[in-house]
Amino acid sequence: MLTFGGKLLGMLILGIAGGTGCGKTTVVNQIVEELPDNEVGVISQDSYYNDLAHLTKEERGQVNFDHPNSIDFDLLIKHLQLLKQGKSIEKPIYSFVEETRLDETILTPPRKVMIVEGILVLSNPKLREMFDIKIYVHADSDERLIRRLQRDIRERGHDLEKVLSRYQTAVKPMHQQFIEPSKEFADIIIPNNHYNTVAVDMVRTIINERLG
Ligand SMILES: Nc1ncnc2c1ncn2[C@@H]1O[C@H](COP(=O)(O)OP(=O)(O)O)[C@@H](O)[C@H]1O
Ligand SMILES: Nc1ccn([C@@H]2O[C@H](COP(=O)(O)O)[C@@H](O)[C@H]2O)c(=O)n1
Repeated sequence: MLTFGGKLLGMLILGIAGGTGCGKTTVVNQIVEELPDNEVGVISQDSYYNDLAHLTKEERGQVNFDHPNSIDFDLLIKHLQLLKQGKSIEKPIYSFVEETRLDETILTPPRKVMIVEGILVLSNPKLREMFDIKIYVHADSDERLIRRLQRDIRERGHDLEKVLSRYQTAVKPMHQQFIEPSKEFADIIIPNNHYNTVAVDMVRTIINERLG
């Protein structure tokens, strides 16, 4: 019987965590870009932000989006379980501009390898247990803040003042309380102050071995 890290071989699930702006999405895109589309799937924790359609835009602006309670982990875990059983899921779509879920979903089929990425994916014990390989991407906090500022203004419809005030009131304290401590659960820590092609190649090699 084939095993990986002591577990029976089925779907290989990688969990990739790290503070905002550390480069998780970039690392995942780099890993996936040279792998066959139909063998590897990606799920972002961001897709599972709680549905806040019942709140006004102003009320949504007050939510702490860095606290574990802002994420529908039950749905994320249920979806991962369904994928493991070979079933497709209706993955939610999150809008950073509207700060809530959209009405549409994306039909997402199971793949031999699934990558789950997000700031808090190693902090939830039940989700963490589902991962065969746990990865933490590290970048220094000043580097992350600079990247976050540039990205949020360019892509997420936020202005300078909003990004900085959220950083002080929610992002930094939640990082210290929940995200940084989850590093201890990682099997692999990727230093990412600079683009780390060696680490990306190593993870891709592990996945390729699994894909045969
Ligand atoms: N190693 C790196 N060096 C410089 N910029 C990076 C690096 N990795 C990612 N970035 C940039 O930083 C921003 C945040 O990266 P992203 O992958 O979205 O981070 P995360 O998903 O962890 O929040 C993006 O604009 C991305 O292009
Ligand atoms: N409406 C929202 C929801 C979340 N955020 C921030 O996103 C960060 C997590 O995503 P990354 O891609 O950066 O890992 C998190 O720090 C939230 O503060 C937001 O700005 N607006």
